[in-house]
Amino acid sequence: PAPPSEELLQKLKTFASIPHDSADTKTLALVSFLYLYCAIVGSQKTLTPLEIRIESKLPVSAGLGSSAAYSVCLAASLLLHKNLISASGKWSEKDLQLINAWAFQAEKVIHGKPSGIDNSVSTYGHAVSFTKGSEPVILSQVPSIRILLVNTKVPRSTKTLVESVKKKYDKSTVVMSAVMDTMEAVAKECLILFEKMYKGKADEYYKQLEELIYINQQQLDIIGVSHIALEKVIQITKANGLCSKLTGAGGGGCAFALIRPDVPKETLDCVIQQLSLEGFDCWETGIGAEGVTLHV
Ligand SMILES: Nc1ncnc2c1ncn2[C@@H]1O[C@H](COP(=O)(O)OP(=O)(O)O)[C@@H](O)[C@H]1O
Ligand SMILES: C[C@@](O)(CCOP(=O)(O)O)CC(=O)O
Repeated sequence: PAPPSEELLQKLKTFASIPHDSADTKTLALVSFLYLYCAIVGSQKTLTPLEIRIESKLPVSAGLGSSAAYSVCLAASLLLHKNLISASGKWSEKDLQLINAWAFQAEKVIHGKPSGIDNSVSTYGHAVSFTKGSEPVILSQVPSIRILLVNTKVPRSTKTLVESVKKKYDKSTVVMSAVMDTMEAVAKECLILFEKMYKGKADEYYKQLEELIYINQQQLDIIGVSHIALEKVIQITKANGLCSKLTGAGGGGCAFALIRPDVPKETLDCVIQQLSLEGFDCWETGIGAEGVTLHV
């Protein structure tokens, strides 16, 4: 898939009456739809009318990758409409690659310079080991881990946060790149742990996983993407013996806490109650869900 040209994007913004310099991701979502529609459906220079309805239960702009979920679903629906991927919904590796590649282009319209991690996870599901510029590696053997997601409801912009990290990196490149190397080390260690947990006695490894979560939160704080509300979540969970960290771009939005198998229900209820009193939303979930799916 070709990236959208600046000229096309400006034309689409004019068509939708959107200011050309708009940085509002809500309106950019419309531009990203129009772009996919023109590029996928209008490839024969004719645009057939379409009615598309999108419903989402994901909180938007909270660090849970709702824009990627949106982009992936749009790309898959339009490709399906044009018979460019299997109509059965049993999608081959090639089909998924096509969905992912179009979704990445749509993400670029919304976010500028996304890495591509979020659309890859939304497309392939499970867990993904991701290095920018390389094909994502899908980890289908992921241990079933319970987590508590906490939405601080503090609004934030992925684009602004990513830009702020880049600024910090450009200003203190030596220090920042050393911090980023340690972040990579944590991610690699986590992959090894996941493998061990999947294959063996998972319970043995929870403490090590907590240690990595703790370290990663400190690293994210150093690069400037934590927030006082996220710190509050970390404080409350820690006081109850649970370990948590921010998720997504940070700066607000969501954090998650690991729910070890030995955590009593009463402790979890108590944590949820304390977090709710702060005005945060909590819900339990797991990791390694399915990727894009066709329901007929
Ligand atoms: N259901 C949806 N309908 C339209 N746009 C959506 C939908 N879900 C997400 N988006 C787009 O994604 C943006 C949120 O992305 P972002 O701020 O990166 O947060 P996150 O992706 O973590 O939820 C929205 O402003 C909008 O552009
Ligand atoms: C921070 C980042 O890794 C993902 C951000 O996710 P979210 O928009 O906060 O869900 C940015 C990226 O990889 O493009």
